[in-house]
Amino acid sequence: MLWLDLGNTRLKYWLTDDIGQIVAHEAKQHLQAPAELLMGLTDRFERYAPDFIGISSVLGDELNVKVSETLSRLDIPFEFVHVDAAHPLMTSSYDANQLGCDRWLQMLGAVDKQKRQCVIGCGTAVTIDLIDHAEHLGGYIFPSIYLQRDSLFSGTKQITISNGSFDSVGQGVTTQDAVHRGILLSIVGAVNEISSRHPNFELIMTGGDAHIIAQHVNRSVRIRDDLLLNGLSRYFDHSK
Ligand SMILES: Nc1ncnc2c1ncn2[C@@H]1O[C@H](COP(=O)(O)OP(=O)(O)O)[C@@H](O)[C@H]1O
Ligand SMILES: CC(C)(COP(=O)(O)O)[C@@H](O)C(=O)NCCC(=O)O
Ligand SMILES: [K+]
Repeated sequence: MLWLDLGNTRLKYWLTDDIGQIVAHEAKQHLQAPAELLMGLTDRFERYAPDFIGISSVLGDELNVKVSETLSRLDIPFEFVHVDAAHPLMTSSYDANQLGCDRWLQMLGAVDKQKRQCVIGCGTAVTIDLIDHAEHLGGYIFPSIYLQRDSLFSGTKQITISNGSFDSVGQGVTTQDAVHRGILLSIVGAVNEISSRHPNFELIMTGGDAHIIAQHVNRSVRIRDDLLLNGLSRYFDHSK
């Protein structure tokens, strides 16, 4: 089985065997050209010869059409995930026509009907969703730390910070530190606030920036890199 996750920054794929073990995996920045990147991967996918390709995409209809055209050249059946607010594993109060399918799949991959869970996706956007005994209650969307920094850079004259690391939430005494620490605090502070409003919800984090954020949160956070893949596999009801 081949699984594709087309995010706003990176294209990720996983090849799994018949018992669901990952035998190949890669995550690549697509630099706003995901269909072209995918084109360059088709030889490899042909060699892998999966019997099915399951796809999560948040890239929108126009790019999804391009992706379909590229994948159609392979002789392998493929299917895009569609959010189902009445899925047997999890119901949702969110508008299913609007909910990002990566967000939904991450929740589907994490959901446990015995628990209260807060699923935090740390990608191009940071998403925080609440699930109460397999009922999705809704959530929040924030620009990632990098998008926030880009917007300060482009929206101000005196802030010319475009690189540096996000490693502290203490107050800064230079522009560089004030920018990075303020931005990181905006996400960490939101997670702490939501976690204190919902003390009985387990905190689960996933996505490229999960480690950067999790270390400053004042409650224990479970980091799971397998959520989206697990959600894809549950959705297509294979191997798990
Ligand atoms: N401007 C940037 N500079 C460095 N890294 C970035 C920048 N923007 C995004 N990233 C990285 O890209 C990754 C995107 O995470 P990922 O979970 O793959 O998101 P998506 O699913 O939105 O593509 C993150 O690890 C983040 O650190
Ligand atoms: C919120 C997102 C941008 C997150 O995408 P990502 O950071 O994984 O690339 C994506 O799930 C999306 O485009 N959602 C649609 C809006 C919504 O979920 O309400
Ligand atoms: K993501």
